[in-house]
Amino acid sequence: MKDSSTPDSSITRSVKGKATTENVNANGASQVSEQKQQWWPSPAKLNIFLHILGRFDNGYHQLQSLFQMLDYGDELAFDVTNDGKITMATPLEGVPDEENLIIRAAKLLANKTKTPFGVSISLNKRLPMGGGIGGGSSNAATALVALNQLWSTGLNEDELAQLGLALGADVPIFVRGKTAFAGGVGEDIMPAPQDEKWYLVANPNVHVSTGAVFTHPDLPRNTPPIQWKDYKFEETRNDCQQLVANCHPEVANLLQWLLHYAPSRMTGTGACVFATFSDKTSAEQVMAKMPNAWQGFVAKGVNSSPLLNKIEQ
Ligand SMILES: C[C@](O)(CO)[C@H](O)COP(=O)(O)OP(=O)(O)OC[C@H]1O[C@@H](n2ccc(N)nc2=O)[C@H](O)[C@@H]1O
Ligand SMILES: Nc1ncnc2c1ncn2[C@@H]1O[C@H](COP(=O)(O)OP(=O)(O)OP(=O)(O)O)[C@@H](O)[C@H]1O
Repeated sequence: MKDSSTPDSSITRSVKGKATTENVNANGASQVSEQKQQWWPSPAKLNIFLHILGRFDNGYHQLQSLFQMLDYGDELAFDVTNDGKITMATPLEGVPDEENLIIRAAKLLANKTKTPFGVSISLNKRLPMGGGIGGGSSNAATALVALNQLWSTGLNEDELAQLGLALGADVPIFVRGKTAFAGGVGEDIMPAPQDEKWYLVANPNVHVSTGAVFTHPDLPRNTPPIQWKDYKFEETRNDCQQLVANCHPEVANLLQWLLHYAPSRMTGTGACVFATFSDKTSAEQVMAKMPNAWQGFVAKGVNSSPLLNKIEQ
């Protein structure tokens, strides 16, 4: 697998190797410097299990989940400007800029902090959209965390997580960047380091709408709460899996195929499915056998996300 700090060669060609980047110093003054384009990681997550305990009055569901951070994902680069404009240098196909969670995150931070700066943002998209692996939410979190540093807007982690929650239930967990148990709508987070495992994440090429799953009348919503200390994978499940597999036979077929090789389960509201291995080679061997109709990637489960590692460097 490629180092997450290095862009794909196709992307390297589409952005300049050297970029003029605005650096903001501690006084809020700015200086323009020639520096190598910096890529910020925007990792994927897996919901190792996903229990639905009930529904809040606002329609959102009360969840319990183990969010596993992966060492694989998208990448974003930021060219800070003086003009206050927030733009995508690489628009995302099918997503108008004003709906792109990256732009929405940057605008939210700019409005909250009244920064005079702007930014032009490049995205190297690797994660399938609507896959249940958190691509859009992770992109939003990376934009918040990176711009808070590049604009010197000085928000702390709690403030960034709170801001992110307005963009999506999964944004806070990516801001915090730790493999964690989560409750509430997904924002009540308790870091929970796990043994290192390797995952084959496979995409059956169907798009599952998170909203449609959560509004479906057949979704089970009454799983009793578990104590985190009692967590065992075999005693948990993804409460959305049966419903999604019934509505999307491709998800059911993929799961059935993967289960021949390793413990496997759907992540989030689908459509991606993950299979769990103790080593990278075994995961890659199964990926090599996978029918061509399905795509996938192999990633390591990490306790600190690549974004958190970059911030803490
Ligand atoms: C199911 C998960 O994928 C687990 O990681 C997430 O909690 C979904 O997080 P997300 O994509 O960031 O979700 P949002 O963008 O906030 O919400 C999408 C839709 O999912 C539903 N939704 C989401 C999260 C939640 N706890 N309860 C819900 O009912 C809501 O109907 C909402 O309209
Ligand atoms: N930067 C972005 N990247 C991906 N999707 C985005 C982005 N901005 C907006 N979206 C919209 O969000 C939808 C869901 O995409 P996303 O990849 O986050 O789904 P997901 O993996 O199912 O997320 P989750 O696991 O958080 O439910 C997309 O279909 C797209 O319309």
